[in-house]
Amino acid sequence: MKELASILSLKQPEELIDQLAETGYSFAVWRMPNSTESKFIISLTEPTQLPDFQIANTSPGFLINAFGDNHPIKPYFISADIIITNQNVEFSPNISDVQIDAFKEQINTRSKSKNQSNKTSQPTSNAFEALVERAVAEIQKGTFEKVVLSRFKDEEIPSDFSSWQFFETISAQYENAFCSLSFIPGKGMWIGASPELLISDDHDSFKTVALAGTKRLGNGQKLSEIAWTQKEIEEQALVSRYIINCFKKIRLREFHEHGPKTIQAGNLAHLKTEFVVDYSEVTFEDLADQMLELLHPTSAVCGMPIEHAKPWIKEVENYDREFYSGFLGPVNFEDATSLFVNLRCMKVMDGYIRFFAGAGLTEDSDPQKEYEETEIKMNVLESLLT
Ligand SMILES: C=C(O[C@@H]1C=C(C(=O)O)C=C[C@H]1O)C(=O)O
Repeated sequence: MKELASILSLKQPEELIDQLAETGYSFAVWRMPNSTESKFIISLTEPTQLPDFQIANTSPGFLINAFGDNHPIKPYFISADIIITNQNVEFSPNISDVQIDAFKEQINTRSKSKNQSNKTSQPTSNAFEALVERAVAEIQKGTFEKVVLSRFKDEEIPSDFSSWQFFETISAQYENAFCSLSFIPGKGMWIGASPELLISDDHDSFKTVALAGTKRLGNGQKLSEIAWTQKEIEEQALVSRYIINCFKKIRLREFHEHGPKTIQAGNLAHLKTEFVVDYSEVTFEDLADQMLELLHPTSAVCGMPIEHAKPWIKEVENYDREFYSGFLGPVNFEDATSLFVNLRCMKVMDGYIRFFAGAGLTEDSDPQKEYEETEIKMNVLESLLT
């Protein structure tokens, strides 16, 4: 990091981040769960949505996919043209010296192109609670079994806010989360600490998880002290069932199921079941692609059945989730792909920060409690904003 900074005559990583964003280069920084090393990639080409996306045909980089983009999935791709780790800087063999020189020159003569955005009024607690009531009525009518409603909140940016510092803070605070900071011109700067793996594939095994059920974890409270209600157990079981159905659709029976277990995500606890396919037991060429297509958006962020839950969300939520509850993560990077659901995330905009959170609703949902759940989920990041 320092080395690149010195090549570019910069003082600090935050200065590089700002210059990249201002000159319109896309980049991603991430730290895998329970790792101490972060990776930082910069793309020298304009990021585009991959129309015929397939993991095997994608070069090393970082993917970001919106909640609404499914069937087919069309992720934005940030190519790993420059790779910066704690120790060194590498340039991809696919880029030329001419491109690198042009990059250095542009970075050093930045032209400000601010990310234009309009602060919007946020839904009040009453509006959200009214929506939860409507959702429960739909569930009782049988429109769907579960639906996930979300909302956003805009907060003014503190004058001394630094995206880089914030990424470092969340990385230190939320060890078992996937922490990321990514930027695509026109799509904004996104920062998050996701507790939820969508898919991973490292050629030895394929993994996915069913994560649902939320409880606040008190100070010093042990995970074993969390008592789950029937509502939460069923809500998570629905997500597991959804994943098992996806395996059934592709006729894959050789998966291992671990859980559900109570896990910690910041000051929250969730129920998690892990599903693992061991490639020494089964050969399945494009398992990760097929599962990704079937899983996104999972019933943990959309609902079940998805065909009814998704259009209903679009009709009533009244705002664009954009990348929130989509997925993001490294692709074919160091020979592995790990995509996480974009939760506990925020979008840094001109003058303010937008936080997002949702709650899974079932027949037994209590509107006020669901609203509170979205508050505490937003708090995972909001509370670290000083
Ligand atoms: C939708 C979110 O979280 C999802 C919903 C959960 C729930 O309803 O209990 C729990 C974890 C996530 O799968 C969010 O964090 O915004």
